Amino acid sequence: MTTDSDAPAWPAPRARRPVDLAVTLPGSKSLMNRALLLAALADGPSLVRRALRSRDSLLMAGALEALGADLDTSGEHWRVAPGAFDRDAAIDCGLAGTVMRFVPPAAALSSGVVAFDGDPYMRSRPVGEVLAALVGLGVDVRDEGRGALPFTLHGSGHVRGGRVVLDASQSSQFISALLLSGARYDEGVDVRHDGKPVPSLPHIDMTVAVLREHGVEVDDTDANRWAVAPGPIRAVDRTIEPDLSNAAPFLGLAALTGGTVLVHDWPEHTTQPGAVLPDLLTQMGCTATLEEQGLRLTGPDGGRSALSGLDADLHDVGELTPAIAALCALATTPSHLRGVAHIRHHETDRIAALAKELDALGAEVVEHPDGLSFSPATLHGGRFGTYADHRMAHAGTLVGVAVDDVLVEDIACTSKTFPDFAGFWSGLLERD
Ligand SMILES: O=C(O)C1=C[C@@H](OP(=O)(O)O)[C@@H](O)[C@H](O)C1
Ligand SMILES: C=C(OP(=O)(O)O)C(=O)O
Repeated sequence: MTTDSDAPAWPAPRARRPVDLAVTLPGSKSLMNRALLLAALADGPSLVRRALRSRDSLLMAGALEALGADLDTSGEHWRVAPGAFDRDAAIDCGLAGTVMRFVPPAAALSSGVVAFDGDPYMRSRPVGEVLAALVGLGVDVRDEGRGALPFTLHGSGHVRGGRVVLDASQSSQFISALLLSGARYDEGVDVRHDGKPVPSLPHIDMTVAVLREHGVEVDDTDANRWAVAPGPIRAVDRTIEPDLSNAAPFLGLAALTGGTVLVHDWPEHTTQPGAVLPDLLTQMGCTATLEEQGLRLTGPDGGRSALSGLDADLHDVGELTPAIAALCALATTPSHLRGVAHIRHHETDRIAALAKELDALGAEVVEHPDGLSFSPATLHGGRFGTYADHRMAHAGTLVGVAVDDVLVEDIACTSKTFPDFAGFWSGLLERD
């Protein structure tokens, strides 16, 4: 699946009255790619139910197959059988952080030569801390000192493992990456973080929880230290939860129109960061209830014209920033989103991109080193650049709900985590 930035921009559908919708969302990218990787490293075959079929999950599947695992991705439930990692391979990371960071520690177990590359922008997303950590754990990594794509791992069929210190202040994925494969290292892995606070901690909790479900022993009792004991990774059949971060535009639709959206299968307990969306949107004037059928979110009476701004530190849940920022740009009182300097290393520099694109549509937005602030403004139509970033596309789509003539560039980039987002979204608004 590719994205085409030269395709005509997509006219984001406007919603002129309160919506009343129920949606079943595709699976979580983060849970899906952890499930696939652990299934490929496990001690037997497993089934990944309600698999997410998106660019990132297909890239992960392709990477694991190239290493030697056997995957059947033809149906709704994907079968994964581990295989010997004994061949040379070329891995395409696309723009998937989870592939570029999570696969190298697994590829280090191979006896082959494994080459990594990805989309042009991926070459500037950071991975050097993971590569340096692998070198410290005994792996032969060749990156010509770049600390970035492209790089090659020359495997010996096993990894010594042991203690390693790294700075994960740019991405929690650096830690998750080492933990996910660590049980298969001779000495396991004992990872310490040294640096400014690690962002997106719920994603590390997700890694630890998933590992424990696979019977892996993880010690996370001390702050900034995670130790994985050596041992087998048990094969587990699992069902992928809906992607709660991708629920953001749908919940935003309720918030902007003063309508109601029910998201089916919202888990009662989850490590997904999107779990905080009901709380954030409640602070903006929405009402949320968790019911048997799912999460029901109702926007304030009057929708956008009654939507309050938000003052929030999104350090733990940075991937929610684009959709929340779009709502803040449209809100009737000021907002300040803080603590997300790390999202400058996401699919694009999201702080700069949001400031530029929302400003171009008339938003009163100020860019800060670690976030954005907004004052109420009247927005107008125009083109909304997305920089190949699915969550920028969600942000533009949300502005288009409330503002005439918003054209979202390269809407196909949403395929990263959501199959046919544009078709799904348009279908909802046509039906309503
Ligand atoms: O482990 C994961 O699945 C993710 C971790 C987070 O990365 P950062 O720690 O780089 O923010 C998150 O933003 C990303 O979308 C998915
Ligand atoms: C940061 C994100 O993705 P990635 O897994 O590529 O880092 C994201 O989906 O918001």
